Amino acid sequence: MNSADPHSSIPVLTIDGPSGSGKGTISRLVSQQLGWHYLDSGALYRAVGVAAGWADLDLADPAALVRCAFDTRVGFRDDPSGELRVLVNDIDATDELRTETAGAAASAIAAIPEVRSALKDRQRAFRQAPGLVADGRDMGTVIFPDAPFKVFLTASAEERAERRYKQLKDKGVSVNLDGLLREILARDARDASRAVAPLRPADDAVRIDTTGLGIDAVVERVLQLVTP
Ligand SMILES: Nc1ncnc2c1ncn2[C@@H]1O[C@H](COP(=O)(O)OP(=O)(O)OP(=O)(O)O)[C@@H](O)[C@H]1O
Ligand SMILES: Nc1ccn([C@H]2C[C@H](O)[C@@H](COP(=O)(O)O)O2)c(=O)n1
Repeated sequence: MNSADPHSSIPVLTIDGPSGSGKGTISRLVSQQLGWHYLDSGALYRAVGVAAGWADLDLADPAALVRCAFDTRVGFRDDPSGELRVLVNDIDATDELRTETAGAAASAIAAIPEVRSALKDRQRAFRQAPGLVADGRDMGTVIFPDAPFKVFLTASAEERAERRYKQLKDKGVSVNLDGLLREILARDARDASRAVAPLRPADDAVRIDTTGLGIDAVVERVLQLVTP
């Protein structure tokens, strides 16, 4: 633990993993059960990507993207149905953020080390009493390396593509399963191969393969780690 950090005694559960492994779903449910705060770190990267698009920035211009990462305001709000809404520069951008286009843009800008640095303190500020559940790619390795509880969720790429297919179909979005599988594999490869904070399990993370495992069963396993 870092004794200079007044928040270092506040417990954190990190949930990392590839796209579609269920990080967001499981983190939200577990945070609700524990009464802890929730950080969707991917939403921050997605918000910067979307804000960069709104400003017509060139995704090949790192300096402009770093400025955008510092300048973009991101707010989280629970709507009455319990869904997490995300405000980008005070505009509700929840639906735009969830598209695969926004995911791919986030993955591309997340490979820029200075963008990652620009978002570091913002993520750490979510560590508030009584505790935090943080979901992303580098929560356990870089942002909260001292977290007492770490999980790395996986599932086969095929199952993750099917989950995403079902999710989008339920929302009335017409999608192609093979295309989704290709997008998921491409994003995994980019997130895992970047030089800084690549997607990988922390050495002390508990790995849970959720292939064929329902949401309730995964929630139960994760909760057992925190409250055995
Ligand atoms: N264990 C599971 N079994 C079946 N479906 C699941 C499971 N976990 C999550 N899902 C479903 O899979 C879809 C994707 O889940 P979720 O958005 O939580 O993944 P994610 O890892 O946060 O993805 P991303 O990194 O792209 O944001 C959702 O529709 C969710 O309900
Ligand atoms: N801690 C994080 C969170 C997210 N990213 C990048 C890489 C992802 O592909 C993209 C979108 O994340 P998602 O909303 O799908 O979890 O953002 C990252 O590099 N580090």
